Amino acid sequence: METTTIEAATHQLPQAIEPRNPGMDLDLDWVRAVQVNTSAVERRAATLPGRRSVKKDYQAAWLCRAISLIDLTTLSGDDTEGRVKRLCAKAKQPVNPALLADLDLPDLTTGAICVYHDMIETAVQALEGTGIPVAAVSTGFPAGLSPFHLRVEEIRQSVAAGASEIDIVITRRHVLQGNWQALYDEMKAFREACGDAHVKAILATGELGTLRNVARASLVCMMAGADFIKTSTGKESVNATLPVSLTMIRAIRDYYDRTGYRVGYKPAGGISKAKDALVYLALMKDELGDRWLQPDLFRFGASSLLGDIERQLEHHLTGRYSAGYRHAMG
Ligand SMILES: O=C[C@H](O)COP(=O)(O)O
Repeated sequence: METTTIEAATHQLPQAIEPRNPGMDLDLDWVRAVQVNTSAVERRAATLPGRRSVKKDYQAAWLCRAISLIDLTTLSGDDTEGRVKRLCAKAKQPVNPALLADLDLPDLTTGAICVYHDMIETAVQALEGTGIPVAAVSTGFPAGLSPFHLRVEEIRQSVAAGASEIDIVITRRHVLQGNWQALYDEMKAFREACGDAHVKAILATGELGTLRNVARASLVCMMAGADFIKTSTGKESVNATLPVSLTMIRAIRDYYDRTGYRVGYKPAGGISKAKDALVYLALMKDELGDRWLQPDLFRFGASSLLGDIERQLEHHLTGRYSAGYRHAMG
């Protein structure tokens, strides 16, 4: 990211939507051959936060990019229509426009908002005409253990209510028992129920035991047609981590090398600091390249990240202005 200017970073906001991942037949040999060198992945992950991969001058630009990649989320048992309307207002105008005046970003919005099924209609109404997608968590989120036909029906109802993105949760048991056919069939049924809506597969990686399970589950979900793979519901005791991210991102790269289809990545749960967001962006850029820094291929699932980004932006931008002011006044 060192050579990226503010203009280059901020003017690469939403572009062409990638064709949806059509999936492929389940290739069990490929799945069983997957190996992950856990200690190598953990060593590499440990070096990431320390790297100063974004120069200070460019941080504001990359923080704006991060905003455009957030699925701004509320997934609480006490969600109300009022809270969802406030969330949508925030998605439409994520930061004080005065802060962005010099950056020429009048249309900066979050990537999407993410809510429970019950709140879809409220969100769709609040976002009407903005083009900001509504993502819904369906399939008995977060455990995904309600009867299968009800999970499929929940997807259909979420799509009918206006969600254009569906975040499904997989049955962790299929992974823990190595029942790849069952996972593939489940994901394929969810994919079909989504129709034209994009589907993100939540692996709940904190409950999958090993990084090899994470890699295998990632591949199987992509083979079954997932448009995104997502780490966590935000409700597990361990949510998005860098080793898990490296593992999933490399599975995405393997799938792309084999099929030519780009699948998106959504780390979610516990990402609440602007500096962590920058680490994730640097990681995506290093491992998959610029194309995966667009909202159709990368999202943060986060409820409180935007607040910290706002604070950091204020710090960077007002700092820059006051330095310029001092310079101008001699
Ligand atoms: O999918 C999104 C997550 O539930 C958000 O988790 P968070 O509240 O820890 O940011």
